[in-house]
Amino acid sequence: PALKNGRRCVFLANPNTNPHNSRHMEEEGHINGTVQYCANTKCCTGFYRLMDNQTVAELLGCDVVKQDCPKSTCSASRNYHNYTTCACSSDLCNGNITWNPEKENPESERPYYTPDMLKTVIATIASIGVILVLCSLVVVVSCRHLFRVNEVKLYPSFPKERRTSLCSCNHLIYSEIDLTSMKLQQIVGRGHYSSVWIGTYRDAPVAVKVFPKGHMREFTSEREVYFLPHLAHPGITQFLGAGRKLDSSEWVMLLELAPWGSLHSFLTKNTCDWKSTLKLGESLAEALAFLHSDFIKHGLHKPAVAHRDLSSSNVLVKVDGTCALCDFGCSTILHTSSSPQNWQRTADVMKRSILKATSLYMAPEFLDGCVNLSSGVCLIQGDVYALGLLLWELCMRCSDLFIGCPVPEHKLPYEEELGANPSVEQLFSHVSEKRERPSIPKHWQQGSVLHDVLLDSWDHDSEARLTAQCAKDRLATLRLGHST
Ligand SMILES: Nc1ncnc2c1ncn2[C@@H]1O[C@H](COP(=O)(O)OP(=O)(O)OP(=O)(O)O)[C@@H](O)[C@H]1O
Repeated sequence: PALKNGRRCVFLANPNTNPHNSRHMEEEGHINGTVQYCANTKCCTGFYRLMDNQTVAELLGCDVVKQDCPKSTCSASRNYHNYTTCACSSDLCNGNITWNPEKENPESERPYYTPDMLKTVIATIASIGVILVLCSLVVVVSCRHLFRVNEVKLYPSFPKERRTSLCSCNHLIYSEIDLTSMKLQQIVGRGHYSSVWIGTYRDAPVAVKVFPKGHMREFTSEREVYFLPHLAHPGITQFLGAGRKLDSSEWVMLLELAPWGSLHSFLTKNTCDWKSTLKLGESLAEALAFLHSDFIKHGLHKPAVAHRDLSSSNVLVKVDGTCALCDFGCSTILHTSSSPQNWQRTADVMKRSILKATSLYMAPEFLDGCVNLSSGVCLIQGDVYALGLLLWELCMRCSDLFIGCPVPEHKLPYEEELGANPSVEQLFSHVSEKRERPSIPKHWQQGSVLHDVLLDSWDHDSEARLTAQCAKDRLATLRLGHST
């Protein structure tokens, strides 16, 4: 029922609008033609798409979010990824919006909000996020039209692939979550760009990755990976949401908590029997194979992603004894594009970020700079080299592979030969020039599946390396037997 003398708002739901959103708005009051009689609010709202700096109404009606709307007319100045929104407090005020775009304004100039404004901003961003989903649906429909065939590919082929990056990779949902019910308890990791805490969100345990001011770029690139379609996989750390801390300009990412922490700290404290080692190794290879996969499902494109910073600190151990990948801050989404210009841009970004990756796990072709950046395949092959080192690290802590002799302390790859912190020059000489690899204990049968998986993953010839899927399949053949 409408409030007596209640607010009347213009109602409009553009056909592109997500039915879910328009349904929510319809529930806010009785609709008669283009007028809605609000049942719960004195505020009208409007979501407008920005096209060539003109506003086009997408969804108008009574406000769904409970907020104050001090202005009697509908005006807006902020551009939320080509959308803007307003709330106003006079009858039919949402039918016309006054659009005064604010200056292009990066994060640093973000204003401090009063509590009321803050509520509005959070509500608005949440709503805009939902609306962006609508847009992605539109994109998806076009994508479906363009690419009717569902396919799964291990290696993306560049640049002749005709799928464009427009296809679903751009459908980022920038809605922020309300962090008031987040609590930080204990710091568990400090990386180059962030600190990671154990905490709670709405009383549930979570990992909280806090990016200090100045590391917005790392936050954004990592979030971009998590937002890719179909990324939900047991081998990819689950992304639960992101937001900005109210009391500071830090960005925060909430992630599924891996109670065992990183593979590095797990292996430092524990040895494993063969079965558990295999479980960790197989799940790790499977996770990487999934990250590298490129497929379209239900009309949504999951592009291949190269992790590019694999290390035992960026692999987590979950309660069920499997591995999950984390830290996608250096990752490259291998957007397929038919435009050479687009590909060149991607290659430039890649060149810049090669320097950021952890050099210990860097493949020889990256250490000597002789990598062919004309395609993204080299990045995928670089990940497989790192996978080989990680499998070695794992096996070196497997008690069943050291029967009759003590299991060695956990060591990083090349630590034995080059010490704990080798320089890039030392690694270059050892790994690229001398083509050395971590030493495999003599009693591990030469020619065994395990032996071959290691050699074929870290092969000097990047083209000769296994795919992550192939490594996973070979490890799976070991699962039933106890042999290596
Ligand atoms: N979801 C999680 N659950 C438990 N521990 C985690 C989680 N995510 C990260 N960590 C811990 O925090 C550490 C740092 O995390 P992460 O690698 O994501 O941060 P970073 O700042 O990107 O680090 P880097 O220096 O590798 O770029 C990890 O090595 C791990 O020990």
